[in-house]
Amino acid sequence: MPAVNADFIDTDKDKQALRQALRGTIRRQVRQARQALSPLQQQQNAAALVEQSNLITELTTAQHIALYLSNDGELDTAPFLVHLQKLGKTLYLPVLHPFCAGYLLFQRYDANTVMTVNKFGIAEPKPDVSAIILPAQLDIIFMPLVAFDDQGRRLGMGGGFYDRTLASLPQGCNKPLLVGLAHQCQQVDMVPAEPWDVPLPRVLTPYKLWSFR
Ligand SMILES: Nc1nc2c(c(=O)[nH]1)N(C=O)[C@@H](CNc1ccc(C(=O)N[C@@H](CCC(=O)O)C(=O)O)cc1)CN2
Ligand SMILES: Nc1ncnc2c1ncn2[C@@H]1O[C@H](COP(=O)(O)OP(=O)(O)OP(=O)(O)O)[C@@H](O)[C@H]1O
Repeated sequence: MPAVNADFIDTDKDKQALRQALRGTIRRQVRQARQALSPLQQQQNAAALVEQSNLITELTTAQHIALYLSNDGELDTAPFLVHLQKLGKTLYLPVLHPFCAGYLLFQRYDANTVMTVNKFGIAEPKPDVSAIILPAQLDIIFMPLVAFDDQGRRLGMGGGFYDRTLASLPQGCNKPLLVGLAHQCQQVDMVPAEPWDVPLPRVLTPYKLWSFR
């Protein structure tokens, strides 16, 4: 991260602009780092994630679980998805909201789900009203992220999709439990926080379960 002398920055607008610039820099660097992982590292990390997921005690009783399909060097969630299916969990995937720009819907995913590709090139279920679940009805939401820090601050791809969609959830209660998934190389010293950022109580990496607060 570049060293910045913030003493001369005196307006909220300047501070906001500086935070945005830092967030952009972190996003670029960490995305590059995770894209540079070899196929073997990706495969090992994906397998290790399945093992580590046993550390999430809430998983035992959780039934309705949101996951996502990986993209851009993200930790490959495919083996974890199959594992959760074998455990008999009901799975949901994020879908870009067809009418409310910037929001996500969570839609049930099973062997019969018709898939499509969204504008970012990510596979997602074809919108189907009968398969939608409200975020508050989910037991666990496994979330993608670009970077996280030791306070559980999360930096995403920059669309604000998860922050917007989860903004109306009651804070501080553990339902749904939000768990970020990441490679260890996605941990940074500090994510410059914005007021709308939804903090993560947990981050699961292939080698550690982080708990915050
Ligand atoms: N796997 C996965 N699915 C997800 C997310 C995610 O972070 N990971 N999202 C989490 O919110 C939502 C999609 N958010 C995204 C936001 C930006 C870009 C992206 O690639 N942006 C390009 C430029 C944008 C464009 O092409 O129009 C870029 O920055 O290079 C991708 C996904 C929903 N689904
Ligand atoms: N709750 C919200 N209400 C309105 N706008 C929001 C909200 N959350 C985020 N935004 C807007 O979304 C934009 C992107 O936010 P941010 O940089 O935090 O995205 P991100 O966390 O990186 O992305 P994502 O959640 O999609 O992974 C910001 O310009 C912000 O103003």
